[in-house]
Amino acid sequence: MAGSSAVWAAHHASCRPHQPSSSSSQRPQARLLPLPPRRGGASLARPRASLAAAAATATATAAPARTASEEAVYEVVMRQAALVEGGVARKGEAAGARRRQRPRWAEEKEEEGLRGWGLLGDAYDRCGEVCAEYAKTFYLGTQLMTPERRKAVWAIYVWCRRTDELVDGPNASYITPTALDRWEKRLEDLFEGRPYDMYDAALSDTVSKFPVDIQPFKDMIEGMRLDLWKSRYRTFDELYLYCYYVAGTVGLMTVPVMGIAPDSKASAESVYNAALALGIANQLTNILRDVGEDARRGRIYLPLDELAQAGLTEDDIFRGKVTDKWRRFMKGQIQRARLFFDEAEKGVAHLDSASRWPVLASLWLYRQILDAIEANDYNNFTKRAYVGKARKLLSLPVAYARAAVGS
Ligand SMILES: CC(C)=CCC/C(C)=C/CC/C(C)=C/CC/C(C)=C/[C@@H]1[C@@H](COP(=O)(O)OP(=O)(O)O)[C@]1(C)CC/C=C(\C)CC/C=C(\C)CCC=C(C)C
Ligand SMILES: [Mn+2]
Repeated sequence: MAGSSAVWAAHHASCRPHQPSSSSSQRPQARLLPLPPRRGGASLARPRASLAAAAATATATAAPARTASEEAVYEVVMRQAALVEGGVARKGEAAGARRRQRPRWAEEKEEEGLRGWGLLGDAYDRCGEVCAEYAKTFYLGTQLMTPERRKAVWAIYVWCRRTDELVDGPNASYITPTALDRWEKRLEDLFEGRPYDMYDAALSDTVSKFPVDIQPFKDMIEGMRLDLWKSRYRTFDELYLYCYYVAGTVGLMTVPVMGIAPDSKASAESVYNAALALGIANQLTNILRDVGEDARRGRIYLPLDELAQAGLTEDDIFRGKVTDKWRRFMKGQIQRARLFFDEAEKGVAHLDSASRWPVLASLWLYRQILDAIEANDYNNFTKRAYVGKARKLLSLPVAYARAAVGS
């Protein structure tokens, strides 16, 4: 992916693996939180049936039980939803302060007046520049959000992009679990008001203003840890957890910033579930688009048990021949990704009105990649499925109109 390499130079220099290892390296296991105490409100109802299992058993009549990964991720969702209980994210208030002191440096900068604010303003502007360079359509989509929210989403975007670049970027081969531990320590520091650089300073300010929890951020780093050692997924349950780590987490990070519509009757939990579903849908789509590219790197992000059931082997993936077996297999995978998109779409109407349309536009754009895979006759080995520029640009006003009607 094209990008401003200067932007990342400092970043990569700061997380090269030359620091002493911390105890948390090499942790292939999920580090998910214990179940929060149930408080009996509507927003803390039991999880609905499993979407993942429903996709796998399309003919089943009874609602399938949640899988182990879904249960584990659900615990995080509940904790995030509990943070916004009491209508905090609905009002879009600066509620992070309730749980976390504003960082001292931000207070000091505030006292310094314009000059201080200029520094923080610069930090956010730089985040906006990175976002504009890496995700143009999405950047456009943020333009109608309130300035506070827009800047906060940029800051989150940049942190996610940098985290992803650690394992996907030009210095990926230097990245070790120790480097990721250092990145996590930096994350903890910025959440405690001790940012390391400008981009961190923007996020540090953001998490002091919105009810954003550190867990989804830590879990995204966990996903990057997985990428360092794991290149096969035995079941969809395993893949689901990976998708949560690297993309579902983004939904949980951004909902508190985008806000839930003040007039929405939906529970916070259901909105977070929809956000999680969008991340999962996006990542599944990414995986289906990139099968050939990943195989050339020795990676298969497809459930091996489902491949076997379809009569396919790892070798079939490496050979990359589009056969009827492959087409049938892909149809099932695409159907499942679409179920997650459908689940996500239901949640969009409950977001704050100004946040709805960029989400809807991005959902439509990503979902169209699935159509493009079909149009390529399921050749995702050598043909890259993409959505053309015209469609991308059109999606913004169309999503805007639709989001306005929805409200
Ligand atoms: C409004 C909006 C869409 C906000 C999201 C902004 C944001 C913080 C994005 C960060 C995305 C990012 C850089 C994630 C890092 C991990 C990663 C790369 C995941 C993959 C993204 C696509 O990246 P790309 O195609 O560039 O892939 P390569 O790295 O080049 O291979 C992902 C597939 C996942 C991104 C996940 C989301 C954008 C989740 C979106 C969910 C929400 C915004 C919640 C919406 C709320 C409801 C209620 C539906
Ligand atoms: Mn990536």
